[in-house]
Amino acid sequence: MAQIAIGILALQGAFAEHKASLHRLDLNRQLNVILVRNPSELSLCDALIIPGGESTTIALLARLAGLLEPLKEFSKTKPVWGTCAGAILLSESVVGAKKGGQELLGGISIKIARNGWGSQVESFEASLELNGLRDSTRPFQAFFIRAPVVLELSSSSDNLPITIVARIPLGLLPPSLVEENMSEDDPRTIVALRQGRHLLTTFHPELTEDDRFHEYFVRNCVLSV
Ligand SMILES: NC(=O)CC[C@H](N)C(=O)O
Repeated sequence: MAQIAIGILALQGAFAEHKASLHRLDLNRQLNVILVRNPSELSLCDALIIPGGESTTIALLARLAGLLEPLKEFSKTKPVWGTCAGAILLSESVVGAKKGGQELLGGISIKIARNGWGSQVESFEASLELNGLRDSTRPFQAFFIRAPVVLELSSSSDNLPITIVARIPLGLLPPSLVEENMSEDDPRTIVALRQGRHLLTTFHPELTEDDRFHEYFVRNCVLSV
């Protein structure tokens, strides 16, 4: 099979960890992993991962590198996976942006809250409920680091349907987010979702050695068209 070029936006954040995960996964050497720092590197890619880090900084550095518009164009037609800060950048709208605003690439029709778990929960670990991953009954231990929270999925029929790929059990939500009568399917429990060929995870799958989300992205978003 021909090689597939998967880019990882490498301006700031956890790009080296994503590279290691893709290499671990790529037993058949089908993947050509490209660290993307400029538009010509992006133009070589069939798909892109935007890592966690700091979304405002990544957007600023992307603008300085002349990558902001090319990234917006890229996400209109090619598969993109955003993790944590990357998830913010892929969202259609954000609340809690830094003063001066936050540039977004868009691509996934949700509203997300930056640092939405509240300052008392800077980072934590949780075992997720999975849907559609290989071996979905085996728990996935996820690391959340100043993670964003999904607030709302767009209900417009103009958008592609959204598939929920992982939830955090209601009982593991930080108390600051829990409200009386909150239902199990409240959007705030969604921590991974897919829309068309885009994937969004609010946590950091690249910080574990469990590569099932990388595998999911490659198989379901990049390879199956
Ligand atoms: N771990 C992360 O990527 C944190 C995201 C960060 N809170 C932001 O706003 O970009």
